[in-house]
Amino acid sequence: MIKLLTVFCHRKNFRDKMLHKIINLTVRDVRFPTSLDQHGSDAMHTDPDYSAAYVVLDTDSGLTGFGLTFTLGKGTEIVVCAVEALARLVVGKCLQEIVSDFRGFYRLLTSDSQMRWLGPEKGVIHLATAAVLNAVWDLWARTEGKPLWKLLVDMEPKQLVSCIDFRYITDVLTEEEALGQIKDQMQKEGYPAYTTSCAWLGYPDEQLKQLCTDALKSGWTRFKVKVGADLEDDVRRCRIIRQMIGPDNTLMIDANQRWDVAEAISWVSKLAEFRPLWIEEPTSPDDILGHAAISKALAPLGIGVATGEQCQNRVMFKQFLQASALQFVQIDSCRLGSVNENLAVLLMAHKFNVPVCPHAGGVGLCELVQHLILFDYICVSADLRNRMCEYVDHLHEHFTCPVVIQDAHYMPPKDPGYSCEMLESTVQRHQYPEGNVWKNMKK
Ligand SMILES: C[C@H](O)[C@@H](O)[C@@H](O)[C@H](O)C(=O)O
Ligand SMILES: [Mg+2]
Repeated sequence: MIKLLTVFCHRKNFRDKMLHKIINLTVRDVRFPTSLDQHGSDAMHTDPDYSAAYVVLDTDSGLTGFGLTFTLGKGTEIVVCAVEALARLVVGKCLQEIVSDFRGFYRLLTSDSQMRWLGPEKGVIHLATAAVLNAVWDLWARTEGKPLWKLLVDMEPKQLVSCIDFRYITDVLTEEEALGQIKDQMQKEGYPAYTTSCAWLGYPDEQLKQLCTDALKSGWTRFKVKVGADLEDDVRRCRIIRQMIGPDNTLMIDANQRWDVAEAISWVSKLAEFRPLWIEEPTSPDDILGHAAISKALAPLGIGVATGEQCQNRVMFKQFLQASALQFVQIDSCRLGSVNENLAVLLMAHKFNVPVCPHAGGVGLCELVQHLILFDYICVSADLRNRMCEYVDHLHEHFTCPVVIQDAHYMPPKDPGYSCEMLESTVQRHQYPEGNVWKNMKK
């Protein structure tokens, strides 16, 4: 009887919590001057200031949800405006109302009949959608007292797929099929990571060597190098790294969209002696057939094509997969429409038997995407072959629950939520342009 009563009370509490109403949405422009030290630099983005449009959802129960999307500095104010435009669709709703028809809510945000003209489901408005929905997922996970990956893992498959908008992808994946792909829970373990922190394009050779030595000492075995600005430099840098990491460790290269198709093929062929596992973003992120041609040309050299950090939406990913235009899917927690759209991509990648190696780094991307890849491993792929999650060693100290890396593995986060919350002191100092960090800087 007592037990029954406890269960009842627990359920009632839970229901009450789910009924809390979102009463306010605030969004702030938070920027970090990473360009000063060339952190994050690549062949196309030579001076990124890692930044975020940072969303906070207040509820009438006092519980708060945090979300963000990643930007490179200038223009974050435009994303902030877009989030503000979406706010009216969120404020006033209770959590239960949202998650009991999450597909409908996703569509409300992405298909508002006037605002969809700004996308649809791409560009600034989609980044804004990601920030808002990331905050909603964070709120849901906190409400249940679970880290987001656990919320997903524990969810009934039916409920999980009910969060996905299958519109435009039913020709490759239907709801029924998706249901069949979600496996029962498996034992959890740390998820393998690779590092991009050693070889940003703007780092001099000495710094690259030092960082590589340090990383090897800390147990890293997979390394990504930025390429694409100058072939001679690339050859030199790849040679240094390959010599340092030895023949058995893994090397990836990333051109950040620098080349045309033919140029990509010839440039990467000249780097083939360093045996990269993949070339990332060789050309325009919208050129699916171009990626297919590059994939075909590089396959005999044993080099795959990876892309996704600027892939606009699930429809583009669908076509990349259909056209065999990529061999590694790089989902992004802040570019796609949050967990909802990423679930669709994970399931499609599984159907096509293509490994998912998420894009991370930036500010907060490691914190968020670790949840998605854990879910992918436990419930969808159950496979670690050719799978790893990017790791970049910047800005984690600004989060209340930063990622935990042990022996080059992401350890499953334990705190409730989606790990998006930044320290309030950080937000205040870095808020653009009024925070102390920016006030005195000429930018
Ligand atoms: C501007 C950024 O740092 C990018 O260079 C970065 O996201 C990169 O493409 C990566 O794969 O980590
Ligand atoms: Mg990249």
